[in-house]
Amino acid sequence: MARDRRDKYYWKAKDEGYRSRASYKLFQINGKHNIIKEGDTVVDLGAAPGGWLEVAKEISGGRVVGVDLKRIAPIEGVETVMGDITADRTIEKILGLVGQGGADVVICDAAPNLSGNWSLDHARSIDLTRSALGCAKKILKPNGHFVVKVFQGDMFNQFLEEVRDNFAFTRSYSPQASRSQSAEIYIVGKKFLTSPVRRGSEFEVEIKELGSSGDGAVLIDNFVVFVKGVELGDRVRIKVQDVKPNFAFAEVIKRLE
Ligand SMILES: C[S@@+](CC[C@H](N)C(=O)[O-])C[C@H]1O[C@@H](n2cnc3c(N)ncnc32)[C@H](O)[C@@H]1O
Repeated sequence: MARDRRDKYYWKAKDEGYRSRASYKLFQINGKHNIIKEGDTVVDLGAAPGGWLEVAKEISGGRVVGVDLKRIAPIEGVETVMGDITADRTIEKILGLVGQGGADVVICDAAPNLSGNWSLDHARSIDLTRSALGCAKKILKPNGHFVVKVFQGDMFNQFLEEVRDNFAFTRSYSPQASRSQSAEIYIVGKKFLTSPVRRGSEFEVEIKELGSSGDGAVLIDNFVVFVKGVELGDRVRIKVQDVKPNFAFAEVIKRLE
């Protein structure tokens, strides 16, 4: 191993008995964003050699499943799947382990083989993270949390928006344990949304009720959407701006009649 790879976190992992220096990234992400709590079912995508699995098991003590193309040497209390996270068969295997109820948390530190060509590596990374998001959408419980590693580049913001469309709260975060020269950054999505309305959706509605703050309140498939700047009886076309687990906010884009 090259001398410069043996930094403070490399030695810390050796001293404290973790499989990889990456363990500290998960400790730092969790310390900042409270992703994993005691008892959670956690699925780790791209988990070998298993540093994040050790940390996830330590924090949750619950069911922890690790998935990787490579074999992961056994960790007590952790189940593993050898498979490609982009393949439906792997997702079925994961669901077989976590059950139809799904996972509380999906974490993904997967990285494609790097070529050294910045834009090619960025495109491959976005492809893999998009697969991880697709996998998380199939296995997360409503209100579950998601963490995924991305290599920065021109497609980053678009991917961030895709995560934002599916989670009530989305942030990007660079843990101190990431190497300073690394292009990696983590996207954290909290509270997986399963509501019938999404950011950007448009509806024609009639305002029949006002909420306590005076905003219009309409029900779309039994989901409450608050609309600013309207009065009782207004018929308007609205566009959803922000979705939270139990309600959403929309703005008027056209007055009807
Ligand atoms: C940086 S390592 C993960 C380190 C891990 N978080 C830890 O703490 O030990 C990235 C892993 O992603 C895996 N990976 C890359 N593409 C994958 C894919 N399509 N399916 C499953 N695993 C994949 C690689 O095999 C590699 O083991």
